[in-house]
Amino acid sequence: MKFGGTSIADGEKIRHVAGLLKRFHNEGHEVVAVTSALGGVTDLLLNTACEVSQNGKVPQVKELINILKEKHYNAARAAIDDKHTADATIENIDRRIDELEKALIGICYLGELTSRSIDYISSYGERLAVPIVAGAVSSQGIKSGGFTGGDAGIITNNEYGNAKPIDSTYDTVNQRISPLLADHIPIVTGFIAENRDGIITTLGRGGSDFSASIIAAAIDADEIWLWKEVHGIMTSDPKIVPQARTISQISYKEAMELSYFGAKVLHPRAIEPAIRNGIPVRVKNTFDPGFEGTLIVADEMQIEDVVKAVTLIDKVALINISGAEMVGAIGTAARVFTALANACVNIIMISQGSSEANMSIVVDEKHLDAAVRVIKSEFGRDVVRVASDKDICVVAVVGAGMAGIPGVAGRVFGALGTETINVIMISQGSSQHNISFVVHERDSVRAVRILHSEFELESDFERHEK
Ligand SMILES: Nc1ncnc2c1ncn2[C@@H]1O[C@H](COP(=O)(O)OP(=O)(O)O)[C@@H](O)[C@H]1O
Ligand SMILES: N[C@@H](CC(=O)OP(=O)(O)O)C(=O)O
Repeated sequence: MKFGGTSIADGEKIRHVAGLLKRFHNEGHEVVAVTSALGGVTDLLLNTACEVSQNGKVPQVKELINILKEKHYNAARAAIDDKHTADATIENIDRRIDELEKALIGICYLGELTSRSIDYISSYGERLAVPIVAGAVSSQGIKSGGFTGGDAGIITNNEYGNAKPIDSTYDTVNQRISPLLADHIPIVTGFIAENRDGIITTLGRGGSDFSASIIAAAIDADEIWLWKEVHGIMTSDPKIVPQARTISQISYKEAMELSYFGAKVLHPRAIEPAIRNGIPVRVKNTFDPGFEGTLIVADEMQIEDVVKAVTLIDKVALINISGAEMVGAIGTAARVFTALANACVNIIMISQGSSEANMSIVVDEKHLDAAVRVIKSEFGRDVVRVASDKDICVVAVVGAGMAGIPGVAGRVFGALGTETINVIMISQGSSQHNISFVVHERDSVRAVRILHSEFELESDFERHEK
């Protein structure tokens, strides 16, 4: 069971989460809990580390330390009834916060922030949260203990910020965690792991879902439950489309497409370990545990809807590479992709017209400068023109049921055309499980709402009202 940052945002919520864990344990289930940082803490750590590496302001570090102390002390006091356990937890928090303070002051003086130090600093969010959750569970009378991802056996490669577990992880986690389950609820930090040298790595933002499914695959769990602040995977982000409805069942492949195309409800890699062992994944609402939520199952068990969801990716940028010399020139695409791969730029979308005079690529906004630089240096300014646009978003409609059904693209672009939304770039893979396209940022929310309504994805209540 994984509880995200919003589910453990403060002491009262942690007490509620501990109560849920106790309930499932008492019903006879063996449970491992994975938790994220208290809501907002990872962003706070990353922003402060970034700022002090540039401005060197030690008082800004002190300010952060005071905020973290107050937040975590309050959470521990509100979540843990037993005084002895609460005091021990606060001592533990103090020790960790002291280490963090020293590391951040080091960054102020060095004026340098490497990807390795970013992982180290951001790991403190989870490392401060886990003792509080473990303390809350113990104080409700169930044996519990906190583990870092590394303690639990999640060992990764050295790709700081986006590390991948090495093959032996699954055996190591099984050896360390399974023996505890008969009478304990182990609480493991999500998001963070270790490399072979014991240096802290992270699995990417939102990576606690991934941690949970790695552990589940390792111990061959019956189910993975991801507890969120929403009622499961919905037909769109409810913050964008208030009428969005819970999808009761969805396939692994669709869930992966959906998270890849921006549905922040699930980490894009979280499904891989589940597929490895065929483990069903449930997405449930922490604050409405009686509601069934979404069940993610093997692809062949999916229910066929033409379109399941509409998603939005923001903070992306479009690069247009054009030039008459590209026509018929063998290897142009390979040169672009190799240059981007060497600069560690992840490509989100690609499109090339059959005239071959133009190629469009969507990348993460933070990779834009590096991407433009390496493409220009690969080709030289005179041969191809490289233009970029940051004010764009990617919108995608996702659903395995659209494969082989004519007219879906017509409905998508017809509906957008009727509402005068200009489509800048289009891409569809041959899996036909999604159609994705680029629009101007100012049109993006409207585009999502129009398509949500076009495919009648709104709640049953709204549907009957229509
Ligand atoms: N298709 C979607 N279905 C449900 N939630 C979505 C979707 N797309 C984006 N979201 C957002 O994802 C968030 C998931 O809940 P949250 O509790 O924040 O998860 P976690 O803490 O595990 O990251 C919600 O805040 C919701 O607005
Ligand atoms: N705390 C990490 C990892 C994580 O998974 O968080 P959440 O479950 O709250 O999305 C982050 O903010 O990226």
